[in-house]
Amino acid sequence: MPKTLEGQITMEKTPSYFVTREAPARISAMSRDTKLIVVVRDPVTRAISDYTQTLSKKPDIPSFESLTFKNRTTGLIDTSWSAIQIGIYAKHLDNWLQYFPMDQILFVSGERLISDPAGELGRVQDFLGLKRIITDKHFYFNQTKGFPCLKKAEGSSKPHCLGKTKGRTHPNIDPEVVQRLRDFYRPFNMKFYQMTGRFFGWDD
Ligand SMILES: Nc1ncnc2c1ncn2[C@@H]1O[C@H](COP(=O)(O)OS(=O)(=O)O)[C@@H](OP(=O)(O)O)[C@H]1O
Repeated sequence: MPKTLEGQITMEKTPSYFVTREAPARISAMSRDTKLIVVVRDPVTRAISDYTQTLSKKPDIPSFESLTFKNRTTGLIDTSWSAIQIGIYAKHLDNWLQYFPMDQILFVSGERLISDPAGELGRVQDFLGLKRIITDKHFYFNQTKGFPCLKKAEGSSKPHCLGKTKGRTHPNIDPEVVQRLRDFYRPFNMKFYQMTGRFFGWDD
């Protein structure tokens, strides 16, 4: 990491750190004051999104339904499949809390980032001790993309949406499998809400 001067914030983005066992110890050894930001979304949608991303690169992989189960008849879920494993947020957070206090970790709601990007980014700016510079007036909803986009990209006067790899259409998944996954994640989600003090509203 480069040296951070007075008045600067150095940022680094590696989504896999949240689920990497050694990451908290190593980051803490570098700087115990590091602030951590994690974007989380409904783990079921996250798993389907993860699968959609892999499918776009490897169209021959087995179906989502078959990868979900160790044994479909017994309904035993394959928790070693990374698409499933990553969504057990409470477990990953436990690992981080061995090294960082909760007030140094901000969980951003992936759902709110879409429905209220300025509100969610307001929380990020507060967490980082920044003035709330980014507000509602920076966003518009792009009907074609189906997502909020920036009215002006950095250093440009043109609007900017995220690229084609963000906001892909997900395949239809057997509703019974989705329900089984909802049941699987519910206790982990409840624990995660308790740990973070925020209700993310993923459970029916
Ligand atoms: N404004 C805006 N525009 C487009 N997409 C948005 C936006 N805000 C959040 N999202 C959601 O971001 C999801 C992709 O982010 P990822 O975390 O998968 O990206 S990364 O590949 O890990 O960097 C992507 O997931 P999918 O819908 O499954 O593609 C989006 O739902």
